Amino acid sequence: MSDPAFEEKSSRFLDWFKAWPGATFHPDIQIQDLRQNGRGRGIIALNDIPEDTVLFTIPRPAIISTQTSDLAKRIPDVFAPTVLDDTEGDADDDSGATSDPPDNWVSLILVMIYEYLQGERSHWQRYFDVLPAEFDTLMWWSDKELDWLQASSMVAKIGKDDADSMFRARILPVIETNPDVFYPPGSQRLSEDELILLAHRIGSTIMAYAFDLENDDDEADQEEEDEWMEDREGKVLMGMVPMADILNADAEFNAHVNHEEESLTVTSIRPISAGQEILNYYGPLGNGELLRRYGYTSAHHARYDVVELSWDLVISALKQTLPIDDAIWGKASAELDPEEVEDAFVIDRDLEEPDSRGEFHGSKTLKSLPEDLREQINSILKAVRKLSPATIPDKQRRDEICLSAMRSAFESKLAEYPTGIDDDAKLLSSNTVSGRPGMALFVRYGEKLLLQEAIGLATEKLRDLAASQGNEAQPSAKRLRTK
Ligand SMILES: C[S@@+](CC[C@H](N)C(=O)[O-])C[C@H]1O[C@@H](n2cnc3c(N)ncnc32)[C@H](O)[C@@H]1O
Repeated sequence: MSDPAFEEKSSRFLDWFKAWPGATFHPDIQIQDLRQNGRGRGIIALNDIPEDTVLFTIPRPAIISTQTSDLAKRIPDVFAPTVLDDTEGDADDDSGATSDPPDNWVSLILVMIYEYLQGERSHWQRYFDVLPAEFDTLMWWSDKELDWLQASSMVAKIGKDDADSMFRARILPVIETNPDVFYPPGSQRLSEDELILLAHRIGSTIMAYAFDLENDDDEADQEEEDEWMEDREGKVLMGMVPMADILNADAEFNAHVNHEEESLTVTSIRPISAGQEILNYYGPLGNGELLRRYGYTSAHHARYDVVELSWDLVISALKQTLPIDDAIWGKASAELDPEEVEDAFVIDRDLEEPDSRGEFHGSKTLKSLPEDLREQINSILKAVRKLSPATIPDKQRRDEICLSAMRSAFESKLAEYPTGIDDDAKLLSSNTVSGRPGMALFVRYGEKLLLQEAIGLATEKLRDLAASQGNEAQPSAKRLRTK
């Protein structure tokens, strides 16, 4: 059933979009209400569309960023790079209060709050009309809803308190010291609580909708600089890109956003049939991360699922596998370089990304155990061997302890989830759990499947190791011949 208010907003937004000089919107696509499928708005092909078709064009002035909003011009001091004298060199303190210019994230939150508060004075009012006011990202879940995630590491990654502190340190002071800039004449000023809530809403919108805006120079930079990502962290220009952010996304997709000098264009990367949704790509994210950042899950993303394993859990597993005096474990741990020791390890399938047509090929199963985990276990086992040589007589035994401990750590992690894989599979297929609990169930099930694969792989490797040991005990035919 169509919702006239929803349709009206979409249609006003489309008219507003097309009025930007240089904007295009292909006649064979349409913004549609996909809320019944839990997908909000999306863009659907009305007719068959060939590969390499420009679906729409977003002129750069239509993008909201520090470059297009008036805000940076109205309070230039806030956005200007600071020149620190020697005494100010370590200006940051624990409260997060700092005189540094805002990073890309804080800048875009300020710009979005400013444009939002301008109401009809903003060029982007029609765009704000179609942005969501409610979110399913983890930040907005109740404790009861989060319980559905069970032992998933996602629960610890939400960072609501950190976001609160950041808003209080970097966003509120700018608004409070420039009320005449942020609030148009005659408008109601917001209380601190209202501002924090607005900052959370805008922050969640940016997390799920904003784009990193590339320049033409970026490709060259990317080739020249090895540490490109690191160098640009917090610095790359972020922007809200109307229309490109109406596209939903999946791990298998059919459209690509190209960043050109004057505009961004969205093109089909393979033929799209009438009735199909135009889909963008958010990257090889597991469902936990997809839920945290974007508030949804997808069967295609399950292949990128991730489980985090703490080093403490691995140490407990090692102690069970090699029951020696605790003091030896303590001394061996102390031998490890604290700078090098990882507190947590990631299990993932390390798969190739989709091809240039947005399609995925190849196997989706776990092929190897985490190499960094193996190295750290081996480092501590080498330290144990120095202290107590008889416990680990040779490399074969060390490999065996390493694999057994890994397997036992995977089992312990699996046991941290209060329900088993079979229980979850049954619940999923019963289709009785929907909404946020349903998405959490899908995330935790995916994590358990990955752990089960990891346990299977460790078992297989232990079997291979035992077989190779057996072979060594009996000289092979080849060895006999060559003697
Ligand atoms: C960039 S917006 C896409 C437009 C959005 N559907 C809307 O109505 O505004 C990203 C948000 O769309 C939703 N979304 C994107 N892809 C989805 C998918 N494959 N399934 C369900 N929801 C999706 C999520 O809520 C996500 O946070």
